[in-house]
Amino acid sequence: MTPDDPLLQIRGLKIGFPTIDGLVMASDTVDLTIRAGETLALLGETGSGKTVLGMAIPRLLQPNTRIEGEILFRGRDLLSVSEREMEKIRGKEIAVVLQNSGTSLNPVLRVGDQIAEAIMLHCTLDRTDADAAALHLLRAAQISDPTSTARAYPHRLSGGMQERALIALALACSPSVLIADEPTRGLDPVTKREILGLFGEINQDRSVLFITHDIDAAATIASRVAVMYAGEIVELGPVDAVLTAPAHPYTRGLLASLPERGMQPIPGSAPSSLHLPTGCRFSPRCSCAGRRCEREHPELIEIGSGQFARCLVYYDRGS
Ligand SMILES: Nc1ncnc2c1ncn2[C@@H]1O[C@H](COP(=O)(O)OP(=O)(O)OP(=O)(O)O)[C@@H](O)[C@H]1O
Ligand code: NI
Repeated sequence: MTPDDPLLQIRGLKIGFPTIDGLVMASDTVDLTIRAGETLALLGETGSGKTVLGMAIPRLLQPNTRIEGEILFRGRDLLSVSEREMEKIRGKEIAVVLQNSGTSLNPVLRVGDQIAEAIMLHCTLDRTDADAAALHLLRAAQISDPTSTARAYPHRLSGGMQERALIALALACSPSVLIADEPTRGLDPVTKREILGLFGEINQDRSVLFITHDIDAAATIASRVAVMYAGEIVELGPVDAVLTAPAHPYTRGLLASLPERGMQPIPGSAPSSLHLPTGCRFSPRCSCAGRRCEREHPELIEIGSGQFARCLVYYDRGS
């Protein structure tokens, strides 16, 4: 695999949850490629579908979820492999750092034992080697005293240390893809910077899908950014292009809501997937929306080199 090869290709992904009110579509026809060795940040407001998309990749969604489309990992569709095959891929090839880290470590197992057990589950190492590998991973996760951390129970660790331990756990079998869901949420600025630094190193030999609300974090570590709104990707492109010259009014709104850029919130709120506006899903909140936006649903189209936007404004350009 060379750096630009598509390691993971998501095609036409639709994810629906049956509820008493109807089918909640958390992901609607998402196309997204994660290249070998890149960090792709997935941005968007609460409820836009980031976590659901991330969890669909290693097939961690509840069994009654309706999923359509393809998730090609090294060319193989993960949605059609058997659960047994998937168990070999999960953790070993595609690992996850879940949202709400504090609850993700097993409270009754010492940190080192959890990591060693994860290693033994997938790799053919005996206990002594797995213990040594666990220590190595804790050190790689920049834990200052790996030996005593390995012996500690999770509740003894600070939030930042728990996050590092989880990252070490996720890296137990050197996966080629790491999906990290809000790994810096709730951390103080210094710890956040350290964890972001850690991601900078992690990504040297693997791809990272970095799910976050935090635009600064995305700017620090990602090479590309995808922005989700109401289950769709509305903008995608190189981090510099998207964050300095955002093409979609929603991305512009997200940036304008940052404290350093004037803290102008986007008016209104995101629609429920059960009551989506016809036409462009962002149109009721968009200051640029015209009549056509209320009727016509835009596709994601390329508007500059590698930059894509789902907005009718770009439709007539060049045609
Ligand atoms: N098990 C479920 N059953 C029904 N609806 C669900 C389920 N899980 C998620 N959803 C819905 O899917 C949508 C996307 O949720 P998701 O958790 O992916 O959002 P998110 O972008 O990760 O938000 P946040 O930034 O708050 O973490 C939401 O509308 C949510 O209510
Ligand atoms: Ni989430």
